[in-house]
Amino acid sequence: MAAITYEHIKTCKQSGARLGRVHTPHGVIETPAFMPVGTQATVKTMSPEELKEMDAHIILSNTYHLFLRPGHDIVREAGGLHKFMNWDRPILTDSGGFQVFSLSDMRKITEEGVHFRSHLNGDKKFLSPEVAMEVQNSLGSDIMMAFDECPPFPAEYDYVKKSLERTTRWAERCLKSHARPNDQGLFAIVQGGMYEDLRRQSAADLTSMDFPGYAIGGLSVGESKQLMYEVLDYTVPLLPQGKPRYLMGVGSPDALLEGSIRGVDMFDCVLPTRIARNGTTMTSQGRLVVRNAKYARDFGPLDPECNCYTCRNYSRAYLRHLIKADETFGLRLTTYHNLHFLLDLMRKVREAIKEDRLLDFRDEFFAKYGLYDN
Ligand SMILES: CC(C)(C)OC(=O)NCc1c[nH]c2nc(N)[nH]c(=O)c12
Repeated sequence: MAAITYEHIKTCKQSGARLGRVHTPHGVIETPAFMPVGTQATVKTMSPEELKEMDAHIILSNTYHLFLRPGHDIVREAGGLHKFMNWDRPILTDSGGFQVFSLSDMRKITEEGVHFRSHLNGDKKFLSPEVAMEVQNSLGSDIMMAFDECPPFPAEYDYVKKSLERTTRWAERCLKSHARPNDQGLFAIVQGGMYEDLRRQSAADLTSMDFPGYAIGGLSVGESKQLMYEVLDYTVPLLPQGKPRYLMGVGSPDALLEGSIRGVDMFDCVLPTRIARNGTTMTSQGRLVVRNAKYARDFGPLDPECNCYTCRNYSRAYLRHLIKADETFGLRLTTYHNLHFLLDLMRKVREAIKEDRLLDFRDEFFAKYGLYDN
């Protein structure tokens, strides 16, 4: 029995988006789903209880970060990541490939793997498909990501081609070194940059190896939204209907809507938690920078249409004060709201698919929200 199975519930007649469920050893994920990011074994400033309160079904954590600190052996000795962080629902761990390329300089990519220096203390480190799988097996995540290279953007055609071919060879090595060969929850990551023929090559190579799920990597790396949607238009249909499709690093409201419409099932992004920490929030009326002076005497809720803990109990004036005073509680309240906002948006997306009206919902949402400016 595969550890991860996808149950297709229905396809939206108006948009082609799909409603489904991803079954994992730690529970079910209703899709399309947004996954809060908990890079270092915590979704910054949130408790597991609060994440359950807002009905997060699955969270993300990171191989690269936990490998460097506290070390995957400690997490394994603690009984795995679920026990260590007291989260009994599904966990997806990213493989570290991307983080090595984006976080540490002084690195050397070879066929074997990547030699780099820790961004924490400069120590020499090495990550490879085998090490990434050893770490993820120690963490005990439900969904593991293959070790890949996310090419920079823009990148030359030849570089992207060589990179995706190595990523495919690395994916094969991940499959071989998985500790749970027959019930593994290993997702492959389709690369290929912004080149249609390379995306097709990457998807064909990886789908021929029959993974339980497929991610689309290498997007949201600085290209325009329009170019990202163009790449999705021809890449998503290359992925098997009966498996989950995960678009990595994508999470602004408009991208979640446009990705769902194109048949993506799972999304993750640090945006909601990251911008919350500098007092920027997502509301039904669009982006609202609550630290702005104009909210000093605004005693209304952050978002009048939101029923989350923050919006039910605190005013914009209070939030602005806390953020300006650098009070930790302020970060918690804006983070809580932003995560609730995206999780609630995905709930409405699933509702709209049930009612075959996701395109109408998108237009209604944009009319009020305005286009996200990043
Ligand atoms: C710049 C941001 C993070 C917004 O997006 C991307 O880089 N998007 C791509 C991305 C995010 N996470 C990944 N993990 C892995 N293994 N591979 C990837 O390509 C990616």
